[in-house]
Amino acid sequence: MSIQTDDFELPPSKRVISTEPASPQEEAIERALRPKLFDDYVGQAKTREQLEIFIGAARKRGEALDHVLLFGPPGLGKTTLSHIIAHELGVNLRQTSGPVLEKPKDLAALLTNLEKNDVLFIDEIHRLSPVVEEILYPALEDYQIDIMIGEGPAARSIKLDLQPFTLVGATTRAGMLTNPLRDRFGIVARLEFYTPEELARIVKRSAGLLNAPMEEKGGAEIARRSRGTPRIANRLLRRVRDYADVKGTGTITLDIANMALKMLDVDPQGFDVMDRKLLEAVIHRFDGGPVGLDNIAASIGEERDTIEDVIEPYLIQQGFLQRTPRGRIATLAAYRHLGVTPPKSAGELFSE
Ligand SMILES: Nc1ncnc2c1ncn2[C@@H]1O[C@H](COP(=O)(O)OP(=O)(O)OP(=O)(O)O)[C@@H](O)[C@H]1O
Ligand SMILES: [Mg+2]
Repeated sequence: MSIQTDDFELPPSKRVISTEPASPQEEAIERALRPKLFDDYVGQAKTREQLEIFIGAARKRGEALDHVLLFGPPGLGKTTLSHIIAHELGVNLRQTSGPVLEKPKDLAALLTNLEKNDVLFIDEIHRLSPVVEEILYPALEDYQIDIMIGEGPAARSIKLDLQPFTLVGATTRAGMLTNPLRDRFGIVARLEFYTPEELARIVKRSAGLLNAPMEEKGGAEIARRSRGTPRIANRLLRRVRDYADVKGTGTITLDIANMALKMLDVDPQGFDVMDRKLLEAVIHRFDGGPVGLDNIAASIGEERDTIEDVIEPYLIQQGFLQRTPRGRIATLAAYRHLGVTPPKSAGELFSE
């Protein structure tokens, strides 16, 4: 039997391992797979332990939890954690994002509608406009906002008291936050890439929820190639399941996983086309580096921000790329991965 490859194809702009949710359907599936309580939340042990203690304490005293800043690459579970925080606190969650809050009154409306100890989740908080951010400071500090009433000469500013609440802010880059905003978070948690073992647990749980029969080794292979990222793990799982349904007996075995991932162009390291393109560019066009981000961006036709937020964190964490003050450098592991003989100078740069 032959299969139509476009059953598996994504729109050209979407990478299989893109960390962004690809479509509204995918978002719906993500919601279904999203753990609701800490009991189902895998990994991030440090962050989780801290949060569990602080949430327990806040609950005991009937107070609002301190404001929480979550940062880390996309798809590692920031939104998931914000939902869990609200759930575990037993309060409502109101959700918005930096770019959506255009005017101070947008934020004021949200804030004044919060009930006691509610959680306000602001995604992409580094993209708040300065005027909106101004409103947030007194709200975070004293649960108060200053709003303007009326217009022209009759306009006056009044102070409104808010209910105590918790802001949970999420960002892919803590460095993009202004200092005054960052200083107002009592709890700052950096999310880390997941280990293959943690991802294997996530894949197993998701396969169960999706009623997809899976052998241990099949799941482990998906986990290993998911770039340390639960969103990618869940996405690859669904693609491999499709493959198993069409090409196999429906069970996700190691063989099926290997064949499906090969077809999806996810290599044994879990790198995809963009990862390899980046490493190839650094090695072939810039002699292994150091090379600046803008040059890499121009060379592979990707946005600078995407490279910095999405592509390179994993390559750096895995030791294939190094970030130095003079630019990015390909490591020996990168040469080896691409099957390229490293120049002598590269050997001097990196002792094994
Ligand atoms: N610790 C975890 N355990 C189990 N599943 C997880 C975990 N973290 C994330 N997931 C799964 O990964 C998916 C993506 O997570 P989430 O949307 O929370 O990521 P995010 O960090 O908010 O990403 P973005 O930066 O793109 O907003 C969720 O649907 C969820 O099912
Ligand atoms: Mg999110």
